[in-house]
Amino acid sequence: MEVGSDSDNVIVSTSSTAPEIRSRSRPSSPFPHPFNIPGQRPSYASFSSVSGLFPSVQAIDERVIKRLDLDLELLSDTITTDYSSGSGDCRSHSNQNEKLKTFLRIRPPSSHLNVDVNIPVFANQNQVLTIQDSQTVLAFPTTKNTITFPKLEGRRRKQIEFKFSKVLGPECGQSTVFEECVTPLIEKFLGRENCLIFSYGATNSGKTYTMQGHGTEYGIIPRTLDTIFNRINDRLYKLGNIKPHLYEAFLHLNPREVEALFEKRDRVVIDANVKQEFLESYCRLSSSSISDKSSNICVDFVGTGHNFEPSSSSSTMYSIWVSYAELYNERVYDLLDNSQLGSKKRRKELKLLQDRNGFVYIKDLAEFPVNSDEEAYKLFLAGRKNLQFAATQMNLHSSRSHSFFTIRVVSLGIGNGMVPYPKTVHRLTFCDLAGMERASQTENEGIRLKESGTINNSLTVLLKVIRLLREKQNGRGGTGAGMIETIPFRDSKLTHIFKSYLSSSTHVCMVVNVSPDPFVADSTLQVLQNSAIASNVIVFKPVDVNVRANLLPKKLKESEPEPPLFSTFTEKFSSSTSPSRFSTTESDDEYDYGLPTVVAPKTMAQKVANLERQVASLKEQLAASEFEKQKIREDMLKMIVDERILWNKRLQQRMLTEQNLNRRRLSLVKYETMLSPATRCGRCSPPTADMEDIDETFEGEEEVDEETKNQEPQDESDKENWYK
Ligand SMILES: Nc1ncnc2c1ncn2[C@@H]1O[C@H](COP(=O)(O)OP(=O)(O)OP(=O)(O)O)[C@@H](O)[C@H]1O
Repeated sequence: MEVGSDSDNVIVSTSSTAPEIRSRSRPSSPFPHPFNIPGQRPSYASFSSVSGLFPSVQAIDERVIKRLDLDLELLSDTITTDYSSGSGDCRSHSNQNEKLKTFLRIRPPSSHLNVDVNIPVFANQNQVLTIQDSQTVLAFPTTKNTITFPKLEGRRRKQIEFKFSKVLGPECGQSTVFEECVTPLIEKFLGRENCLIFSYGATNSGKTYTMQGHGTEYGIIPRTLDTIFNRINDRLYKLGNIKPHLYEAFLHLNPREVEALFEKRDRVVIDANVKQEFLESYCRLSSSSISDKSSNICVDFVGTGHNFEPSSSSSTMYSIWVSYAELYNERVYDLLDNSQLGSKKRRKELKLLQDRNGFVYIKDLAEFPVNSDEEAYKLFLAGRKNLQFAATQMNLHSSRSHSFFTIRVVSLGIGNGMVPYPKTVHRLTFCDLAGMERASQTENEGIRLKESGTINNSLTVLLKVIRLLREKQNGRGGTGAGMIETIPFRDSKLTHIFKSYLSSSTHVCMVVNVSPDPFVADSTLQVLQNSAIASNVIVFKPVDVNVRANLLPKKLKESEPEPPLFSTFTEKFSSSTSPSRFSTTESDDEYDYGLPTVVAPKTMAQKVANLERQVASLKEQLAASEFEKQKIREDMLKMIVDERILWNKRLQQRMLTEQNLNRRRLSLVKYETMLSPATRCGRCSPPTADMEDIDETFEGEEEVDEETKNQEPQDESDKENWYK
């Protein structure tokens, strides 16, 4: 197969042998070479402006050839390595984990497209890419003048082989790309696994075209929406009151909150003023099912053996939510937030936070429930209107930001009482990366140049992360969590967002977009080289959904709505103005969310078990302390009774002593009277007998004491009665 209309301009061919090198004359340019700036890596193919606007071909200089040598050396191991996904040297990890899937999409050459920017057709172009088979592409650097640089002649024959999960040539339309790259992933997503699809490539290579589409050439996002709603069909849960929260937790909204959310959603669409014809054409197409044309799996859940539940089961329903964010100049913005529309205020920048499980999420990102693919598509178009695009020399509609369109599905169990309860939440994220840019090609200045800088920077960090992941996985690092900690995900916001996907149980698919145009040959080679490295990166194998289900609390697994936890929190928060939390636990160590942390479903079982253990131990402590308390009370009572008896005894003794004293006083008085001179006469003798009486009386004190003693209570009950 050959692609290209001009006989001279054969760009892509499926022939297995290298095409002959055609000699050509170098087009002379009246302009100086403006792009080979000293100190910068020169482009293989350089440009100047023919008309002051469009690039044209110039000769390759020696520095380019040196750089080429270096690239070829770097690629030497790539040439012999099988990078196709699912085969090759996945080493010991292949059983447990899977490689990142890489699809190569080669767009038609610019000269054959009715593209926005009028890139000139070159009279003498060499072939850049050759599709060898469905997984292999052969690449070699473009030479514009092999006569001038005969050193390249030999190298031309040494083609560089790259393997991908699938190579999609320029003849592949949007539906084929969707079917090949996305359909298997949708199955996994509906089988309750997290998925990420991202497009990677140089500017103008067709990333946005692949992801979003152009006009009625719908890209993979609209097609996915259509497919998902077709598949879920009558199992859609439309109330929108169970909202995904943080990375994989839930919120339960009260009716007032749900109403406000739907109102806000409709306002976003109205404010965006999306052209009606876009919607109508999508509706027309989706009613005849755009994805049906490309895939024959668009029926209600059929048991494909991949964790799908049998279609007869009605115990699970699905609530679908979408969000749309962009990363522009290292700042995260909500594309579905129109609150600053019309005002001169800056868009609100959003923060990236991390939950207790290390999952990164965008705080305060608006997320809306959608009940049809049209509703979802409207939101997608509304968000797209807020995306940052600008014209560059390479692309009149060039993305200036990385965008993230996320579809989340909350699986809900429906109990006999028809009360839904959330089981799991999963996400499918489409990331349309901005293109790698060379200032020499885009001719950007000022703000555009700054954007290029941040785009290239974040892409470089992404590649660094991917390289490191590969190195560590292939080397001593292993695939454990410890290894993940050493990867510099935080070096850019892009990689920080990607951390959750690359380091956890997520299916990752990379669509590599390249252009066969010779004037971007060096960018193409670089993109291929980077993606070859990426394709050998292992992402953690998704946790089997059954294992995940086993992690849920026992009650949640049953078809009956769970209960205490859910209803308690519903009751507790439903009347409050803030959204109710499904479950709360201690707050995160690292970040302050300002909210009670919500337990991820997979850790909920452990949390419940922990709480139950705590409750049991507290009950034991309580019983022990009750016993202690009773004992102390008895001791105290005994002490009080003893004390009172003693006190009473002393009181009685005192009374008796006083009595005795009185008696003694009386006796003394009596004795004195007898001794007084008035009463004494010679006939009288001293009253001795009375004196003895007095002594006896003193001895009598003891007798009284004995009596008192005999009156004291002998046992405890007597004591109390006695005291009373
Ligand atoms: N496979 C294709 N078939 C037809 N047209 C295509 C294809 N790929 C890209 N195009 C066209 O090429 C132009 C550039 O594509 P696109 O904007 O998708 O590039 P990009 O890689 O997203 O660029 P940037 O990184 O600058 O945003 C668009 O006009 C698009 O319609």
